[in-house]
Amino acid sequence: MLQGSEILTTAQMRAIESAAMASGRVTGAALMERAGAAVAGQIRLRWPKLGRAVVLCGPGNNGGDGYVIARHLQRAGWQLRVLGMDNAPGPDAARMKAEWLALGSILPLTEDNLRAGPGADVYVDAIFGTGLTRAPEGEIAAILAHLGGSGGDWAFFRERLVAVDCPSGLCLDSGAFPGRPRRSGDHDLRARLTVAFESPKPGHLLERGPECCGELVIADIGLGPWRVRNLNEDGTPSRGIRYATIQAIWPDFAIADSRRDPIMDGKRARWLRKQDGGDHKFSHGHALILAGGVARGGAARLSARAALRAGAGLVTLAPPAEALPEHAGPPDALMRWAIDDPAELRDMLEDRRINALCIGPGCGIERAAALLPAILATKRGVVLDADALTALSTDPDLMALLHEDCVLTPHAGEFARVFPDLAARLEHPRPPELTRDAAATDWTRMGRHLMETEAYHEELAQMRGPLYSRLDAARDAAKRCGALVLLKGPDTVIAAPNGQARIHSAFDIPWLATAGAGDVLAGIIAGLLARGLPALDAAGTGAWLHAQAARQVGPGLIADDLPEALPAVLRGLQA
Ligand SMILES: NC(=O)C1=CN([C@@H]2O[C@H](COP(=O)(O)OP(=O)(O)OC[C@H]3O[C@@H](n4cnc5c(N)ncnc54)[C@H](O)[C@@H]3O)[C@@H](O)[C@H]2O)[C@@H](O)CC1
Ligand SMILES: [K+]
Repeated sequence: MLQGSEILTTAQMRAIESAAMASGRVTGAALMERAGAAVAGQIRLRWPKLGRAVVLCGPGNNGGDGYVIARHLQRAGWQLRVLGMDNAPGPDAARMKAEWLALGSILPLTEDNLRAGPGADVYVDAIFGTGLTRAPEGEIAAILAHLGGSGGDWAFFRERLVAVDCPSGLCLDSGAFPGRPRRSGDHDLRARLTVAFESPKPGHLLERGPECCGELVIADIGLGPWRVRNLNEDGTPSRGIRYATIQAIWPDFAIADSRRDPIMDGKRARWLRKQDGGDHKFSHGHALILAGGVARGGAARLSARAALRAGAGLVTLAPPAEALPEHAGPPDALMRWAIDDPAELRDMLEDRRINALCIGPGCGIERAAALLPAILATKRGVVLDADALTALSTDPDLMALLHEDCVLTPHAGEFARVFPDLAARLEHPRPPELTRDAAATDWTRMGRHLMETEAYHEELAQMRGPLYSRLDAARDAAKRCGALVLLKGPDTVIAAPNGQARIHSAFDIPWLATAGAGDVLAGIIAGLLARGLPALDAAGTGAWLHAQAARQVGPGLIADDLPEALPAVLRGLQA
């Protein structure tokens, strides 16, 4: 099952497989046998009665897995129809194909053959996996469209489709389908079950991935000894393996782990519940939340309330003097202090106990632009959201002041304002952008050296799938601006300037898309920064707490409910 919560890119997966094979301790055929057996086992678990299966095998090793699955199901007593390609695949897949041919026949992989014959209980999609390099065309595109419901039988296949590694055509580095509009879901292949190997890949967690993969099961095929441990005990990247340090915070759709946050271990839970550490209010930090002018205070008040609920020892809300009266209501735990200009802010920041800030929600762009230089100069932890991001987008001098304790929390629109070129790469994917052609890469060499030299890690880091991903975009943004970037969405991506990244996949709570939810997230993160969490942890834990609060409340949620739901979330943590 899941090894920790690490995600592997497709390039890392290939390098690890190659390292395993180069060691001489395991063969590619043995790995393929394990992979196919794992999928067949999952099918038999879910369809315990003997049935009819159609297995669709592509030209590469994903197809090789398909032949293994067919053999296992046939031996178990299932009736099989196998559709495959008339190509000469690599040696492992060729061997599996030959072994199948000793048991049964292979029909050409055509849409006509898919439509012909009796309906089956299970359709196994073993056409493309991690080796996809471009959009499918011709006959295969027609088959995939058919399975995706172009013939009107969407629900039929949705119930019966089992994907090997991924629904074919999905780019496992981005979660998008090359050749299809990024936001359209028409006729995308949707599996009931996806069985992937060793670790989730980014594409299982991003964009279309979660919806199209259905239930995701991660099968262990025994590559553990060749995996490079990504993080040291203290959470720092080991051996500078930058592209490797991707962590899933919580893939909700995976059965492997239910709703446990892998980074939420007992120690973190105790800390969040204040069962460890100091008991004085100042030992939990002091967060300053900048608010905007008259009639604009609600957003910052939401942030302030969230920072208090996240456990900051003290929280001060700072609007301009003229807006102070409108903040007279509860919560009484909140302190208020008028700040009109940068000089007053500088005076206030003389108090070193103020150790985290939040600026942006309801702040007003001009006010944010005026106050940001004083804030950034102190090098304290700060969350920049909403208007602060817009201010940033218009002033390169402000961008130059960002540092690694800054947390930028843009949604897609704000991201496009601050990093227009990176957003454009996401919006208008060009033809395949492999920085290196996977087919031309010497994976054996990469694998052999994987654990030995840093140069290869750098090489791996340069390798990307056929499409630019939200993970790539957040990482490039963080590297460029030297700050932590949390790109919001149901697939929130969190990236640090040093390449560490986390994906928080939460497609199960669509009701979290509501006015003010982002203000609450900014406040939670500011509260956690005040309590002393480093930026990456504050953002990761903050995203998780925010989502858990939304689950706690359920549909009908308004943003005001979120801070109020945090005590129940904290109470439920297993300390
Ligand atoms: N020995 C191994 O490396 C293992 C691989 N495994 C399986 O192998 C898969 C990866 O195998 P491969 O690297 O062979 O890749 P795939 O089997 O995903 O497909 C790659 C093949 O399809 C071609 N191709 C890619 N995009 C295409 C397109 N749009 N139209 C037409 N042809 C296209 C490629 O040129 C290549 O021949 C994994 O997803 C997994 O299912 C598992 O068996 C575990 C062990
Ligand atoms: K597949």
